[in-house]
Amino acid sequence: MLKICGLTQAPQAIEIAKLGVDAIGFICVPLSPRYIDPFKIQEITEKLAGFPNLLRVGVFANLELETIQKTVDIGQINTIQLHGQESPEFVTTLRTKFPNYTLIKALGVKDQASLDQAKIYAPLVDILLLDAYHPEQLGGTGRAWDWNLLKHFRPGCPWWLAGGLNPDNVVEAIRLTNPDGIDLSSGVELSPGVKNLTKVQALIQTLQPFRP
Ligand SMILES: O=C(O)c1ccccc1N[C@@H]1O[C@H](COP(=O)(O)O)[C@@H](O)[C@H]1O
Repeated sequence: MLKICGLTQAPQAIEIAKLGVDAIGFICVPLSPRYIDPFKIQEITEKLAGFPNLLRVGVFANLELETIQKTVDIGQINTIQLHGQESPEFVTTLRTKFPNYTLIKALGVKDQASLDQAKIYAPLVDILLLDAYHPEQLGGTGRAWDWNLLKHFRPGCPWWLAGGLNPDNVVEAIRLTNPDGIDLSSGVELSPGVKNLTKVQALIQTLQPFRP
């Protein structure tokens, strides 16, 4: 699975969907330079009707249930990614509220203890997303991290790799960790929220041997 995250422009979203990605992500975190409001998301998702299998991911961090509900409804999102310090209890509540949505829990990995914590979420979600840990930033750091930590990571549910991936290091990352999916944002970007379509194309070319 390939997800390109941090989109803010409809023409780019259409081009990226045409290139055959599995998921596109919208950052619904107000402090992010990639923030996009629910009505702008709607403007984009309504142009993506020709891609019924595309995961349209809303990325949230430490937001209230009501905000998530509103954004999902207005933005016509079909996948919820929780990228903050959401508790297992909150994730369970969300699962109950959104039984037919794909649910992703992201965690910043610092050490083995982070991975042990990630495993607690495995039975509660559809996908775990393992990202770089940063003391001040929640995500979109562009920082690669010590993927060796993941060599034997088998959480019991599908998991995706994120954090500082780009067309030049993605093959090494996949060979080392063997994830079920990968998620890129700043590694294929011109500026926050504006993707570099040449880099997305290069990425897809590079990933050809690894994709169905
Ligand atoms: O991209 C952001 O600004 C962001 C803000 C808050 C939470 C998550 C965010 N992005 C997520 O970060 C990873 C990958 O980032 P990168 O490739 O290292 O730039 C991805 O999962 C995004 O969804």
